[in-house]
Amino acid sequence: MPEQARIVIVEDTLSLARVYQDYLRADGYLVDHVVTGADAIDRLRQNPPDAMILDLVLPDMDGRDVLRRAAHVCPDCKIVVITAHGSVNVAVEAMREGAWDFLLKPFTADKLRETVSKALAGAPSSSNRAGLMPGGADSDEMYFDIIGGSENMRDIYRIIENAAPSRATVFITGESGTGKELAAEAIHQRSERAKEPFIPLNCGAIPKDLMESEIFGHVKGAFTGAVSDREGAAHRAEGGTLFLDEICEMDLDLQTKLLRFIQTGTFQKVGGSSLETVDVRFVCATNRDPLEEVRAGRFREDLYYRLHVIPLHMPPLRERDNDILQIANFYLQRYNREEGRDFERFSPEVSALFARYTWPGNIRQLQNIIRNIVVLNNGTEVTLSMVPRPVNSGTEDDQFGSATIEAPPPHPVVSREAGGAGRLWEGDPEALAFLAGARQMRKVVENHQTEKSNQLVGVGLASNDRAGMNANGLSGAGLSAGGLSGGGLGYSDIRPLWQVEKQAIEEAIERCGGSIPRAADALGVSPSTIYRKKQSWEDNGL
Ligand SMILES: Nc1ncnc2c1ncn2[C@@H]1O[C@H](COP(=O)(O)OP(=O)(O)OP(=O)(O)O)[C@@H](O)[C@H]1O
Repeated sequence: MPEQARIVIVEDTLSLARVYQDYLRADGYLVDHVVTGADAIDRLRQNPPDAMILDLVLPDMDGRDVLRRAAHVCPDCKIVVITAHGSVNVAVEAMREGAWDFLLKPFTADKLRETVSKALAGAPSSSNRAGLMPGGADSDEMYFDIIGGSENMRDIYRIIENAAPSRATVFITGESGTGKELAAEAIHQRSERAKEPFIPLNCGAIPKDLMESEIFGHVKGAFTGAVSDREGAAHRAEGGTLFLDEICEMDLDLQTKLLRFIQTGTFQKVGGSSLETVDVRFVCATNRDPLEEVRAGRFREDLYYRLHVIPLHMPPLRERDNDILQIANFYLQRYNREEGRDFERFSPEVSALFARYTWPGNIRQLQNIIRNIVVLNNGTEVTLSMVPRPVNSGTEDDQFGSATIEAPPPHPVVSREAGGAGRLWEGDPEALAFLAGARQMRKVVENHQTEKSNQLVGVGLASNDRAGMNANGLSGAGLSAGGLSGGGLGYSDIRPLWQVEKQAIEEAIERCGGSIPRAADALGVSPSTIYRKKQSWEDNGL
């Protein structure tokens, strides 16, 4: 720690600032206080402190603007952000943008002292990428938000470094959960377009009929429900990057329109008559084999060659040597903080298991496993007994070893229109409502627990003797969706769709011996859909 380290507190509540100041002065630091973001930036520019305690809610700007400026004007200053209790996501975002650590209000004097002292010592913090430099290919541990310094990943960073400044389209392939979206973001961040928007669009998660409007927007009255004009992703990405994820899921008709858009830079809104022109850079991704899709007639060959200018193949996690443990540690610390746990390390046996496991769901699966461990256990060391299935069985057998590029069926098995427990579109109002209101909803759901027990839906609960319908197409997995229609049962029997879906997914995984790829196959969705959903349930405490 530097002698008489200098700390600036950025806090507009004077009483709080005074308390923090007193605590830290008592530890021998030189402590200053400013009230606004503008003052904070001035301080960083003119007389950079060793550390800054930054409240993210400031009278004149978002505290994250200060963070972004700090990254340029004094990258050595350790910034600890303060956020309100419950805004862990905001804190995590701030970490991504360069904060060293965060404090969730209310915190104790000891917590403040400990955090500041660790930051000044450069010690790894909760979610810290100790010694990892964001945004530079010269970092051997991390590149933007991508953790890992394995040879395979260094190759990736080199390609991104060379490709980013150009306008050429990058076509990213790789198994589900290998970080294709992170790579796309890094390309954007490294390009001259970094200050303009990065707009991701998941072509596999949006219903076919809405996809065109999602990309190009629509005019009022273009279709039922189009109550006003709406800009699409193409428009919002003006000057920046449009990331088309799961591009191979795009409908053939729409592929034709996309090709025209890429060739001319112009498009028409759905129902519109005028041509709009935008300047966007395209990055796309798929976890399928795109050439196989071309051969099968599901992906236009001309579009493929138009997009496939710079290929970037993300290696699976099992081919990244030591990165596995580095990434595992990163998420252990992050989830520790979020869940209020004290895990410090993995036991040597767990590290060895992680290193030899095949990780068919890649980093997303690793995240899920670590979250599971942190939520369900306590202690300082993660031991073998805490590791859940299927990782704990140590299986490198065919069950997972053969998971390469996934090929989910071309059509959703159950349509939303049919009212079945089909795919939930993550962008639809229903899904968003459930994510936003999940916690409140849990209470309501609990109240219904006793009533609903007979109308449960899912694998193994054959219940089509009720008024409900069969979830057509899911029957291959033994699923039936009794009680869903609510016919004659009254509204209190209707379960929220998310809950039906969650149970169906969990039971399918259980019946497939813990194999997410197999469960996904049986459910007719891609494994990445399941990993994403698991993540969102966890993020929302469901
Ligand atoms: N190298 C990495 N270091 C840290 N986190 C990572 C890394 N790669 C991926 N992640 C995290 O893993 C999750 C999955 O990554 P991402 O969504 O980019 O994968 P993907 O390949 O696009 O997945 P999908 O094919 O399912 O869309 C994200 O939460 C991401 O932040």
